[in-house]
Amino acid sequence: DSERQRPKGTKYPPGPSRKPLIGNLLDIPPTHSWLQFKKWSDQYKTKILRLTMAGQEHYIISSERVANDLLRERGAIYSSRPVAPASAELLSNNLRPVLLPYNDRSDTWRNGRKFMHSVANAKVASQYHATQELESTRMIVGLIREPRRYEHWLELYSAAVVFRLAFGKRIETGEEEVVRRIMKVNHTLERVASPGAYLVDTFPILMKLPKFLAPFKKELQELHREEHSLFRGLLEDVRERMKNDSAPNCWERDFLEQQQSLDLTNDEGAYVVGTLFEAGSGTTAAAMMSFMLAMVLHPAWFRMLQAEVDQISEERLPTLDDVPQMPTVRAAVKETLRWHPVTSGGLPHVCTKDDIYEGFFIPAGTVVHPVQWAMHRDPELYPDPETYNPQRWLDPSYPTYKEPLTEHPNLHNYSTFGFGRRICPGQNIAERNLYLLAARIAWSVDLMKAKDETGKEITPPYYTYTAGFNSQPKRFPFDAKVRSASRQAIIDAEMQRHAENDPLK
Ligand code: HEM
Repeated sequence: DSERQRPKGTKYPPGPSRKPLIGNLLDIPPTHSWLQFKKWSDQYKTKILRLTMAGQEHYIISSERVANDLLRERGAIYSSRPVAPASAELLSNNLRPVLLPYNDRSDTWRNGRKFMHSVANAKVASQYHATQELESTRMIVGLIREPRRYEHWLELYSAAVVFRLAFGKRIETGEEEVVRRIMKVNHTLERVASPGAYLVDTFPILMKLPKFLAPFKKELQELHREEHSLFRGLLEDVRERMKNDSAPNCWERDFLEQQQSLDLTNDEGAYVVGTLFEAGSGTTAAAMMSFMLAMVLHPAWFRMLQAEVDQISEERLPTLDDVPQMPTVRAAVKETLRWHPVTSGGLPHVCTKDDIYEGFFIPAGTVVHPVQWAMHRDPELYPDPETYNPQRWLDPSYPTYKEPLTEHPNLHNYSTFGFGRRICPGQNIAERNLYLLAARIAWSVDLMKAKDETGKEITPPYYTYTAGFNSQPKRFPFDAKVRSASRQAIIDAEMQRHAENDPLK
């Protein structure tokens, strides 16, 4: 029926033909859908592509400029999220900030977002450097000891940093009961929120089915009880410790101390902090796995990173104070996120008021997908887009070059963190995690391709990535060796120092 409301002189964006009722539902691949979105955008020569699914409009954006024009410049009407009965309502009981609509009556998202900003803005992010430096030293020690378990070390780092910041607790092995539970909650969310996982997200009318005809309701409500008890447990734990003044500094504590003025209930607060953990851990690890792949595939770039950090000092590990002197490290990280973004499909925004853009009609309720895979392969902005090339951030002849190199390239407001009022509130923490890990890996180890039985080098595939919302390279073989005995000694001494001074010891 939106067809009838279309204002004169406007048109719908182009797109593949639609079947009656279901529209393009069956044309969309169940995994890595962004590859198809990019193909269609090229085929129809459009930066805005139209798909429909069961009567719901979905617009695919494949240009950063368009995404900024709409999602940022017109943020007042492009900042909501899709109706998602399975993930947002049943699983999260309308408490999970990342899935909440923009202006719900209770202001849950707005109040939660204010709090997230207060604990993760650029200024307070500097207070977390000590935590990041401690955990990254541990990561390096692990990587040298067992390079084959690189995924484990990166996941442990990413989880341990936010775990300390959010809950004031240490993670030692990753096998702890509470860590196992929170990781399971992460995986459940990713599974439930994946497009197509629950029919009710495509056909919300199914919510009207009585419980005995809708087994998904019972299943998801049980999953909700588990995550709710976990998130509340973590909050109550800190509340208890505040009573005898033994609570560490952490986001749960910040929340409890400011709860009155934040205007958030206990459940809302527990979910805000829980969400910061779940949004912050897997993404960071996934980005770093792509970085490792980039470095194994492009050893010349890895050597340039090594030269850059060696220039700073061969006598100590690089720190976050060195960031201005590390443009090559920053470029390699930024290029990794361009080449193989973590959220390649982008997080969808919903337009809440009829709109017109460049002659196209965008009816209220349209789901707008800022598809990073396609945006990051726009040849106008990124010449030769399939090539991993950090040079595009370091050489004035490229359109993405910016000066001064003590500041640029950086990840501030980078498309990989989303857009406008919904942009990733953890970007300052994420950015520092990635620079620090990349610099320290380059300083500490040499990376080598693994060899097969016949002694031939194994080159990992360019793009064999996991399915799902966050995508990362499937495990690939490579070897890492500490660069020298003296570097090993420096790393060990640093680890010792951190272990002794750990505020959560
Ligand atoms: C490399 C690491 C990361 C990447 C690539 C990433 C990417 C993103 C993206 C694309 C969005 C959606 C933005 C939009 O809707 O336009 C997002 C949202 C979010 N991110 Fe991140 N993120 C990362 C790390 C983190 C960290 C470390 C935290 C927390 C400490 C975090 C917390 C969040 C939260 C809470 C949201 C939901 C915001 C909302 O809906 O209002 N992220 N992130």
